[in-house]
Amino acid sequence: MELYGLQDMTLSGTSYAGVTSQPHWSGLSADPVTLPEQLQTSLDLADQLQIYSMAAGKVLPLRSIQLQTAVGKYLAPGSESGNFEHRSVLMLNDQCLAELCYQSDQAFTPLIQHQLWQLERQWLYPLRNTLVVVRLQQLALKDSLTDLGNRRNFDDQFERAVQLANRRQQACALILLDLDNFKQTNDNFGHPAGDDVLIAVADAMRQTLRASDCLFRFGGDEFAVLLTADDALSAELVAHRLVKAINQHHVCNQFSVTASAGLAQLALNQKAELLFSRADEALSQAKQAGKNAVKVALLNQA
Ligand SMILES: Nc1nc2c(ncn2[C@@H]2O[C@H](COP(=O)(O)OP(=O)(O)OP(=O)(O)O)[C@@H](O)[C@H]2O)c(=O)[nH]1
Repeated sequence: MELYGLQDMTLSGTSYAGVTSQPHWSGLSADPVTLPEQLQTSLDLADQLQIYSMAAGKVLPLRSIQLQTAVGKYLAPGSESGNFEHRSVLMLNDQCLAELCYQSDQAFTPLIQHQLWQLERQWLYPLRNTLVVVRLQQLALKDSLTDLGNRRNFDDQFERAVQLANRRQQACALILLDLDNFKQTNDNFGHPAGDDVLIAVADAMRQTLRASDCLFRFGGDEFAVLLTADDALSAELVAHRLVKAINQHHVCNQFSVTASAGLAQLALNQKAELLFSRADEALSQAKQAGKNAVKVALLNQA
C-alpha cells in the first residue's frame, strides 16, 4: 500500500495547483496520518496552508486558496484565479481566527461547501495554537510602536548576516540612523507627538526600502538598516535616500525633524561588533558635523 509520509505533505517544491490536479490525490483517504496531526507538524502558517490545501484539493480541484489572519495573509504556492469563489470564516469559540478564500473552475455546491466546512473544523485548533505562537513571536521580535524589528531581532539577524557575508565573501552594510534633537520635539509638543514622529519615520523608511524586514528600531530615536549582498552595494545611496525621505515626510516636516546616519561596509572577515562600532562612529561624526547628514566609515578603519 502506498502511504503518504509527512515529507510528501510538506513544502517540497511541487506547485500547489499542479499537485491538486494529480489523480492520485484521491488515494489520500487511506493516509494513516490525520489532517490535524499533519497540521500540527508545523508552526508555520504557510506550511499549514499547504497541508490544508492538499486535503481540500481532494474535495474539488482548486485553482487557489488564500488564508487571511490577523498576523498575515498567505497564498498557497501555484495559486491562480478560477471561475468560482467561496469564502469561509474560521471561527472558534466565537473568535474569528481567519478567512479562507477558495477559487476553483468548478462550482462550490452546497455539498462541496459542507465537505470543506468539515475539513476547516479540523484545522481550527492547530490554527488557533499557531496564531498564538506567531503572535508571541511577533511580540518578542517587533517594536510595538512602529512595528519594525526590535533590538533583539536586530541582534539575531545582524550576527547571522555578517557570518553569512563573510562565508560567501558578499557585501554587507549597516546604517545606523538617529533623529536630530528629538528630545526637543518631545519637550515642545509632548510625548504623543513624539510617538507620531517615530511612526512617521518608520513609514518613511519602509517606503524607501524594498524589504522592510531589514529595518529595525532599537528604542528611543535610534534605527538600524541592515543591507546584504547586492543591496549593500548601494548602501550610501540608500542612507541618503532615508535621510531625505524622513526630511520630506509631512509629519516630520511639521515638527522640523531631521535625521543623521552613519554607514559602514563590512571589511574582509570583520566581526559584527566591529562593523557596528564603525557605523556608530560614523553616526557620531554625522552628528558632530552639524546633523542632518550621512557619514561613511572608511573601510580600513578597524
Ligand atoms: N515620544 C517618544 N519619545 C521617546 C521614546 N523613546 C525615547 N524617547 C525620547 O527620545 C529622546 C532622545 O533624545 P536624545 O537621545 O537625548 O537625543 P536628541 O535630542 O535626538 O539629540 P541628538 O541625537 O544629539 O540630536 C528623549 O527625549 C527620550 O525621552 C518613545 O518611545 N516615544
